[in-house]
Formats: sequence, C-alpha cells, structure tokens
Amino acid sequence: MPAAPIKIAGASALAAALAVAVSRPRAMGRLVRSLVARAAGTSAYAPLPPPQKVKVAVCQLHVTADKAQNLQTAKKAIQDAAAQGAKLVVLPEMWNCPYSNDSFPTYAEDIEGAHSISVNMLSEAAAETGVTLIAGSIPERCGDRLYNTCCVFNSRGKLLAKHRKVHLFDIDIPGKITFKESLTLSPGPGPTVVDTEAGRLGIGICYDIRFPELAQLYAARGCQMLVYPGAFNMTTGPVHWELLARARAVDNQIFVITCSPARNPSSSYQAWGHSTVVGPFAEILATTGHDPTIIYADVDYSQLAERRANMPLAQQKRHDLYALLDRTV
Ligand SMILES: NC(=O)CCC(=O)C(=O)O
Repeated sequence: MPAAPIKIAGASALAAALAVAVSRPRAMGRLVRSLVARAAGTSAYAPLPPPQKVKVAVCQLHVTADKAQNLQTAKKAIQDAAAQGAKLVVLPEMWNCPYSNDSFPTYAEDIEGAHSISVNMLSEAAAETGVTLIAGSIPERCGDRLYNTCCVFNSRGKLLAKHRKVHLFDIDIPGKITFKESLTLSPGPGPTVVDTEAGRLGIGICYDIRFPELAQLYAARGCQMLVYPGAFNMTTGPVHWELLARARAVDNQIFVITCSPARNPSSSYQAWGHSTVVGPFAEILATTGHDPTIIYADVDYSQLAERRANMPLAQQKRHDLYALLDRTV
C-alpha cells in the first residue's frame, strides 16, 4: 500500500520565511517567533493592544421562554450600553433561552451557518453600535452535538472567537439543586484567548470560573481581563459567586467580569443575578442585585502593571515546590 502523503506544515512556512527575510527583516523576527512558538506547542504571543481605559457594560437581562423577545431584549441592551459610551458589552449565559436541559436542544442554533438568527442579530448590533461584544452564551448545535457557546464579535460585527464551555455544570446538592448539563451538552475543546479592541480577554462560562487553572493559564497568556457569562443558582450563588470572581482576580491580579441573567420568578431555574466587575486588587468596581439592569465600570489596564509591581506574585511563585508529588525523605 502506498504511504499516505505527509503534509509538512513547516515547508510552506519556510518558503514564506525566506521571502519575508529578504524584503522585511523586522517582520522576519515576528515570523520566527511564531514558528518557534508553534514548534514548542505554544501559541505565538501577538503584541498586546496598547494600554487603554475601557468602559465596560454588563447586561443583566430578563430571559424568558420567548426567543424573539429575548433577542429584542439583548439588542436593546447592546444599543443602550453603546449609547452610554460602553466599548465592551457583555451578555449573560444562555440569554436566548431558559436555562434548562429541555430548552437547550429546542433553542440551539448552528453558529457557523448563515441562518443563526442570534448570531446575525449580535453581529449586526455590534457593527451598528461599534462595540466589542462578548455575547454571553447560547446553545450551539454542531452535527449531533450541543455546546454552551460564547461568541465574541469585534466592532465591525466580525465573529472573532467562540468559546465552548469546557467544564459542564453537573451538580447534586440533595434537596437544594440538582442539574446535569452533561445530559444534553458536550464539553468544549479548550481555553479561548481573544485579542479585541477592548484588550486581551480570557473567556469562561459560568462553572468554568470554579477552575483556577483555567484562569491561571489565561493570565500566563497575557490576558488583561477574564470574562465569565454565568448563571449561578440560589444555593451556591449567595456563597460562591462573588467569592470566585474575587478569587480569580486576586490570584491572577487581573480584571474579572461576571454576567448573569436577571432572576425570573416564573423560570424553573432561578438565577442568582449579581453581575459584577472586579479589579486586579479584588476590589468590586460595579455590582447589582437580581433585577434586570446594565452596570458600567471604567477599566484602567494600567492598574495591572501597578498591582503586579506592588506584589510581583508571578515572579515570586515557587514552581519548584508545586508538583503534585509528596516528598519522600
Ligand atoms: N450554569 C452554571 O454553570 C451554573 C454554575 C453554578 O451555579 C455553580 O454553583 O457553579
């Protein structure tokens, strides 16, 4: 049997490198760094967007069983936030459907296809208003699988990235809350770092916030802010929601946004609400209760360098001590 042809990704890259080396030596440096990073299995570090202040808007939306109404609500919130000067707008987890395993398959859309009414509305709204949009999440259908997926759009309405929730919310606290996302949803393949006009962002969805390693990885990749659309519940929400957001912020000296749906008494799942923006000293920059609202915060990325100079935790880490091995004498 003839051997299968081997695709050598490096071959075309080498040809490109030679052409660039001759005509543009500085671009050559960037290309080499990206090839080295690729060979090392890491992603190439694009230069960070310049330090900037960003007005963020966190939209705590009233979500109902009426999808068309949910789309209207989200669109109006994006427009209102932009009218207030926000440059980064965040929507909650599952803003286009009730948070239930019965609803996910019914409301799911093929995000990559041309006919996703949610994606089309989001893209148009981002372009019309000129905001960077972290579009909460919606149920995504891809082949025979469903995902809990967050789409990120730039200010021209281009889909920059999509994060599929990597840690599914399977919980059983008898008498309080039992929910199993894994009955209908599949976990996403991995982390999502996205360079936007509003900074380098690391995306997680709700339960993802419970896993500090994901946040650490984002911080190590140069993210300036972690954004978690979420819908905590009435049992864990009061105790853990703000604690987790502040923990991710203080551990990584980074900005954190959480964005929940408003509480809807007629829904089977009662969301905790309390959307919040946290600064890199774990300080609350903006927060709210459980009603529908938009909260705003002025995020100043220069505070990252300041806080990290005050306490250079990343340099002080004792990586030599943290392997998960017990020391034997
Ligand atoms: N939608 C979710 O992932 C909910 C997570 C949650 O409530 C928690 O306690 O964690």
